[in-house]
Amino acid sequence: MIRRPQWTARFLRYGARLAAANEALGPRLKQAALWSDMAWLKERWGGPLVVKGIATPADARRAVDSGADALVVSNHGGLALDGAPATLPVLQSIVDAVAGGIEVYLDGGVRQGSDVLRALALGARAVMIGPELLSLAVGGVAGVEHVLEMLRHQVDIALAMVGAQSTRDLDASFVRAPREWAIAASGSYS
Ligand SMILES: Cc1cc2nc3c(=O)[nH]c(=O)nc-3n(C[C@H](O)[C@H](O)[C@H](O)COP(=O)(O)O)c2cc1C
Repeated sequence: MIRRPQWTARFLRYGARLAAANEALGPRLKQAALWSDMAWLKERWGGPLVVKGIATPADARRAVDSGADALVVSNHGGLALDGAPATLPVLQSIVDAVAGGIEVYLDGGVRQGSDVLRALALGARAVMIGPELLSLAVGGVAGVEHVLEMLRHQVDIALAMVGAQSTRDLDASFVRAPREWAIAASGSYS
């Protein structure tokens, strides 16, 4: 086999980066919260506890059983684990799993008004947005207000386009779900 020096150098650099990431993340992951920490958290916090990062119906039920007051269907913007499912396809199965017991919010991939409507139609009580609010760094409070106003305007337009007067008129029949969504919701993604 011919060893290519530039590849070897690249692997070594990659290996060094991986080791650095392990060193930085390792201790934090060891201290990561467990389901069994929920009671401890609830007692000390005293306020409503919202659990973020739910991606399966089983974990949604676990969150309810552990005393969550609401949950956020989220893959943390794909920043934590590649291969985590997109959030919209798994939303409805999670809403069904908690059966109205607690509120469900959707996070991830919300970029425009129609994304907000899709999430609400599939049972989310609200959505969360991340990168859009980086406009805070660019335009300060006015930048954030501008982004929120833009989203609100897009929501109004999308509502008119689907012939609904209010988000309360929406249900799952407003969303055309590709077949892949059923696969994602069944948890058989990898
Ligand atoms: C700059 C930045 C920092 C973030 N930091 C955190 C964090 O500390 N904890 C966390 O749970 N999620 C964090 N997130 C993820 C967001 O809270 C949110 O889950 C994600 O941006 C939503 O996905 P999207 O990027 O597709 O909208 C961060 C996102 C961004 C863009």
